[in-house]
Amino acid sequence: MLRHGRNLLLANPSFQKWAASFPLTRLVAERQSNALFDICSGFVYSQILLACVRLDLFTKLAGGPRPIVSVAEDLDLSFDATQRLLRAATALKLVDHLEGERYGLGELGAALLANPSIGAVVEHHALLYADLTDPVALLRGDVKTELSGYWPYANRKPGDPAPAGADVDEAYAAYSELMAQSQLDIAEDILDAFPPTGHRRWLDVGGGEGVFVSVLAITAPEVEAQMLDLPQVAARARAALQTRGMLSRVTVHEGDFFSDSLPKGADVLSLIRVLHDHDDEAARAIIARAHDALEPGGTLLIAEPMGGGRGSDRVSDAYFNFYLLAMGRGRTRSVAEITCLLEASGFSDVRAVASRRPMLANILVAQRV
Ligand SMILES: CC(C)=CCC/C(C)=C/CC/C(C)=C/C=C/C(C)=C/C=C/C=C(C)/C=C/C=C(C)/C=C/C=C(C)/C=C/CC(C)(C)O
Ligand SMILES: C[S@@+](CC[C@H](N)C(=O)[O-])C[C@H]1O[C@@H](n2cnc3c(N)ncnc32)[C@H](O)[C@@H]1O
Repeated sequence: MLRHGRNLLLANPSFQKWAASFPLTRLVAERQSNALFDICSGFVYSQILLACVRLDLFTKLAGGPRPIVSVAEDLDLSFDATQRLLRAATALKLVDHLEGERYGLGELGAALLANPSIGAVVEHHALLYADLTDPVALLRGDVKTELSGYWPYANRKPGDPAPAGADVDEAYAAYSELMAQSQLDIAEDILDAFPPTGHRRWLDVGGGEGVFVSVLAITAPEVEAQMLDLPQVAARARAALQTRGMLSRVTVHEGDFFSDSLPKGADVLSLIRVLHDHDDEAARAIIARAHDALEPGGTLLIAEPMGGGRGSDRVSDAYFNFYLLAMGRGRTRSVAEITCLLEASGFSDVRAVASRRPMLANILVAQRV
């Protein structure tokens, strides 16, 4: 309440003016101004990043510092446009401005080069930003969004069959490829946080193109690695596993967790970036299927961005929550909200497991009594 009272006081223009007249409080005012400016400019920053990604600027700077003229030729941009982009990218630490008007890779540009999945998501964001053009209309459900077409299962109503046919096959391919590109780090973090050793059979439900089960099969060859996904995605998983030479080490099931029972016999069942795609009623149905499929004493592992806590995490409560709003289905949930869903389905001993990079996925495990 104290914080709330302070904020009400800060909303008073006269108090703001008086407060900013002291050196110490002027520092606070400066910090708040910068934070507010970053929120106002977020879209500008993301489009500067998109320009860098589309122009493949980071690759062009990876060979060492270059003068503007040489970069301009390479980007097929005027000197002025190139200088403008390089200065903006330097301010965002994507690029480094070195002596003698030369530019090199910045620390964040380097991180993006080292993690190609980020570039794929940056390109993907064009759909999200189009959907967010009128955020109030979106919040009112008055927008037919691009993302609802990108994720074909997002339009399903309870009881509907999964979308099928040539017109949605492209969508299945696009999203499962996008997910596969960003799954490797999450898979490693999950298996680091919840070592598979000692378990017998692990079923990854909504396993996409099988990146997680591939890492599982390599990390713990003694554990039977299985996955399930919709037929269109399961077929892509088999092809990807075949290409990786892993198909003989993984069992791929085709199924629909809304209409089919899940394969039984697993002592670990994972839902990785699955539950938050669905509203509460559907999430309960998925959790109930998991409970039926697991052996008594088995473990359900849920990995996805979680928020809603007092810290109200920007990644989950702002980014992913609005992403899922634009998708047309699902929402991020707090640990407490997911715990309620799990305990209502007969799971117990729900506990958070610390992951190395909680930014992309928080992890909860629960026991099937
Ligand atoms: C002296 C030297 C050399 C160094 C000293 C300093 C030092 C050690 C620095 C460390 C350098 C380092 C290791 C940096 C690492 C940086 C990394 C790993 C950065 C990673 C960034 C990842 C990002 C920005 C990921 C973004 C992911 C997004 C936006 C994911 C979107 C996911 C979507 C849309 C999923 C949709 C699925 C649905 C529908 C929600 O279910
Ligand atoms: C956001 S993706 C996550 C994929 C993967 N677990 C990962 O983390 O990259 C959600 C997955 O759930 C699958 N899925 C959606 N609805 C499904 C259903 N009714 N039955 C089975 N899988 C489904 C999708 O095909 C997709 O692979």
